[in-house]
Amino acid sequence: MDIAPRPDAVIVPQNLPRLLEQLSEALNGALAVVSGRSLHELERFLDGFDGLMVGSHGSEARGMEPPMAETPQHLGAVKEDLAGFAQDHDLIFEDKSHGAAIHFRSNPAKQGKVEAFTEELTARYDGFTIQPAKMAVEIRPEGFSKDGALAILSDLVQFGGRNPVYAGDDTTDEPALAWAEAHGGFGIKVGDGESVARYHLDEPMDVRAWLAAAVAR
Ligand SMILES: O=P(O)(O)OC[C@H]1O[C@H](O[C@H]2O[C@H](CO)[C@@H](O)[C@H](O)[C@H]2O)[C@H](O)[C@@H](O)[C@@H]1O
Repeated sequence: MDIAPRPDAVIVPQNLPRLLEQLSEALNGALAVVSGRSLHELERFLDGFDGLMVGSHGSEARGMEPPMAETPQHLGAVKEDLAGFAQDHDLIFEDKSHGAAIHFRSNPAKQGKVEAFTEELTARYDGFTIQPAKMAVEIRPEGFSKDGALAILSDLVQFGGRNPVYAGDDTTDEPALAWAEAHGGFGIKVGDGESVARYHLDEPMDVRAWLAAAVAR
């Protein structure tokens, strides 16, 4: 999906869920949407796609055992502190299932303050770590990640004997792109920026075109 000014303003292309569903069927289920977003949001955005989904940077999942079984301890306190900080600094607070994010796209000058505050918050509450993102800083549970999710997915029967292919546009995708490259497959970096991925596509629409071509084959 294309970047939007704020997390709740993304526009999901109408044909995307159907496209993912068709590709998943063609691959006998060996396709997963892996995202930093909360699982319930992914399900809302991609209504019509019934396949595997991993949300919250690898801690939530649909169609496989959820990596994190219980709500993280101190989650309420972490969210409350982050929401208060966002309000005081006129920034966007994103409430997530297993964490939260502060977005400074509307005011990039606040980046340093956000980073300092989130550092302090993760030092105060055990079990959380910082996840830098595009014009945002997220706090997520420690011990879960997109590359960790790929390792779990690769043990599922439908992925047996296949080479991993991962596409992503965010800094949060780099460990997963590296994982695909290191495990016999390859990564596709979408958009600008340094990446460990071997391949590159300019825009999310290029990824959708590539997926559509794979379905049509
Ligand atoms: O793993 P992803 O699916 O790439 O999600 C990563 C984060 O994406 C969202 O934030 C980003 O997109 C917003 C909407 O385009 C944009 O306003 C923001 O600046 C970006 O950082 C989402 O809000 C996060 O929860 C995801 O972790």
